[in-house]
Amino acid sequence: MFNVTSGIIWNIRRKMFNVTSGVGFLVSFKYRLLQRATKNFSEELGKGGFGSVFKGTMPDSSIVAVKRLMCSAGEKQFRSEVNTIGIIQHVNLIRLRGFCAQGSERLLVYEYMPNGSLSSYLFPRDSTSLNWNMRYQIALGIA
Ligand SMILES: Nc1ncnc2c1ncn2[C@@H]1O[C@H](COP(=O)(O)OP(=O)(O)OP(=O)(O)O)[C@@H](O)[C@H]1O
Repeated sequence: MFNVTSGIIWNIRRKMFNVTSGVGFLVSFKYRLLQRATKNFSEELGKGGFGSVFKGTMPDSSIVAVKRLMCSAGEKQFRSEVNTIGIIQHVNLIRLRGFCAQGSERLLVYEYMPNGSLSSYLFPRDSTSLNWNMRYQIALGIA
């Protein structure tokens, strides 16, 4: 999601919104709050190219997915994801609720997706697989 989707959305955003920055409506979370919400990053949901994602429960009881970026992701990559994903709201895109940039920590807070990643459905370990009609519908949704 980080790589490909961000790139695509970045292009769409530049064309449609013609803005270059802006995180105004996203919440800037304190690191301590996210540390508490994730029980010190104890429940890992998965790993991506830029870091691990942890399940968390916010003070309002909502469940979130907190992506903790590895330092190597860099400030530029971080700003890019915050700016691009943060500005677009669509039923087929995971909503970015906010971020944390405190000291050397870079975290992104997304709404939690209880059904896991699309790849686990496209490439299942067991024999259950999506039929072609469902795959077609998903491809249309992505497009
Ligand atoms: N919002 C979410 N809700 C629930 N699980 C999530 C959420 N975001 C990520 N995950 C889990 O964490 C894993 C890693 O996600 P992440 O976005 O970091 O990487 P990716 O999209 O798989 O790959 P890449 O970082 O290379 O783009 C996902 O495969 C998924 O299992």
